[in-house]
Amino acid sequence: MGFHVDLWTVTVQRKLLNSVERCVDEALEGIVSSNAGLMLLRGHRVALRSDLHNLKGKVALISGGGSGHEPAHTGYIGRGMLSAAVAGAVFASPPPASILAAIMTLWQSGTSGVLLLVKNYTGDRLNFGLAAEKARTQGVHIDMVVVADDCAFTQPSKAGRRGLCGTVFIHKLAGALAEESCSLDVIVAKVSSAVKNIGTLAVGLSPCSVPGCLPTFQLLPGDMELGLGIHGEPGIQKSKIAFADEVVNTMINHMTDPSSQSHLPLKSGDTVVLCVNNLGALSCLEMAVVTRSAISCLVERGVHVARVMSGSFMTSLEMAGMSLSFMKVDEEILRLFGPFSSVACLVLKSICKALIQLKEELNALDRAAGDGDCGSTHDLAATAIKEWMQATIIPESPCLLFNTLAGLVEEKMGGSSGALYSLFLAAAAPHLRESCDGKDWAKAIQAGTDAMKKYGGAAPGDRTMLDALCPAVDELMKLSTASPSGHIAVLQAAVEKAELGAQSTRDLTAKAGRASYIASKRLTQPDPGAVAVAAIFRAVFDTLKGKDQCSTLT
Ligand SMILES: Nc1ncnc2c1ncn2[C@@H]1O[C@H](COP(=O)(O)OP(=O)(O)O)[C@@H](O)[C@H]1O
Ligand SMILES: O=C[C@H](O)COP(=O)(O)O
Ligand SMILES: [Mg+2]
Ligand SMILES: [Mn+2]
Repeated sequence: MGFHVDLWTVTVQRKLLNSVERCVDEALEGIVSSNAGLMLLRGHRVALRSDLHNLKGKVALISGGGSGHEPAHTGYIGRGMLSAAVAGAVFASPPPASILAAIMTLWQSGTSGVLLLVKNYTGDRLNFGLAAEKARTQGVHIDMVVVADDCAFTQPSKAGRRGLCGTVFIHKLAGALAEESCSLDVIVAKVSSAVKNIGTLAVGLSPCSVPGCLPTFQLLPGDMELGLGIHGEPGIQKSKIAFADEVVNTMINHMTDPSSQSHLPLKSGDTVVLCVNNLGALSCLEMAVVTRSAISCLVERGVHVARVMSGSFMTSLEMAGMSLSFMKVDEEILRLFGPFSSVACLVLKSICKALIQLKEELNALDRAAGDGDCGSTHDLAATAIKEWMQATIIPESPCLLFNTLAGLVEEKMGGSSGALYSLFLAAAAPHLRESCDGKDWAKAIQAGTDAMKKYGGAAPGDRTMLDALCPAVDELMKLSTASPSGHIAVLQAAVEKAELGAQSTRDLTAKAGRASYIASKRLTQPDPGAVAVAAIFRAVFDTLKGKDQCSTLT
């Protein structure tokens, strides 16, 4: 009895789908219904931010293209990223009508302009271009940037270099600029310049197959294809699978080969952001090994890897393989790549410098009121944080940063202050998980202070660090209602209250901590912990005041 295995069984049933015709629609419905921040545009394969009112006066960003490259592009919609994404059928460009519908929806919601970020494929250039021209005739302030980052072909054809995973870097940059209310022309200029500093190359170990179709190409077991496209287009050479280090080295050599018209010039001393992209079916184990190879290969060439992204960013359905993308960056681009972590880095450096400089003064104050080590404990914390910053990349998430600092301080600082600071940071962190606007910062700081009081047992007036912290926190509660541009003024008032609070401890009777064992008449100097807290606030304020474009941590 012969088995009748039809095409459907061979291809689609290997995929967990319901229907070839509706798989893109069902996928979009699944993504949107699992993310409160997204909504679907009725009648179109278009996903949008659900908070369009927050885009008023800012440039809206639209990307899109064929489906089958998830999470691109719907997965990149959000604050500081895309405003909308337009999905085509699998590996096929979306219709101009849907692109235009997305443009008009965003334009009519009060945005200052619309920027289309398009991967360099003929279909996408034509369809997004057609929609842009139609929108322009309706008065829309619109522009388009095409991303062409493929390093495979040494002499690219007239169609140009394909658009690959480097497009995600551009989403991030354009999103950060739009979030800072930059104009359309400024964003286009900065992004167009950044595109020239991106290179991507892929390697495939197995083909992919469009639902309902046979695999796009054949690869014998044990073979790999270098330089293929994200639709399974052929690359530049087939070879036997080699070790990860060897494959990565070959790829980076090819990507930076000056004899290739598609190469990215890379020299010792350059700084890059690296993206190791899973094309769909590489295991997490393999991805980690390849990421290690890519970082060490770049470091061996004297290249500083400032950020690493490793995961599935621009896939090709179920293709086993990966692509390497790197973008040369300067300080400004890096700040845009991690607006929070760039500022946090400066703030932490400033705090550490202040506490290390205060070491002897705090120890002297503590000798008169405690056990003389308050400066040493703060110095230990500052030194540990500096060492950590040199060894790692500061997380872009304030919640993760606070949790990391809580652990560092708990482990390295010692003394009552070590436990108290760790409590503050650990209690504050969860309030910064989802977002970090002024309201979130106020809640976080309040939660941290409440934890200090709860577990330390002290209260304002007891001659402890709370006498500097609490008056400052009262001021910082105004972050909840102040506009981002007003945050610096709130912080300034908080600093002044912290410094007054610290000085006021001279005249307080100690009711908590070691100082409470010492006769009041001997306590004539301010409390060391309070002086330290005031110095921390001062360091934060002076840093943020100095960063004109970042007067806030939100
Ligand atoms: N229960 C408490 N609540 C808040 N702050 C406290 C408390 N106990 C001590 N402190 C602060 O800790 C500072 C002393 O820090 P440190 O010298 O590191 O700790 P230790 O007193 O254990 O040696 C004090 O100056 C005071 O500001
Ligand atoms: O995924 C496919 C691209 O987005 C567009 O491809 P195409 O130009 O072949 O339609
Ligand atoms: Mg002490
Ligand atoms: Mn595509």
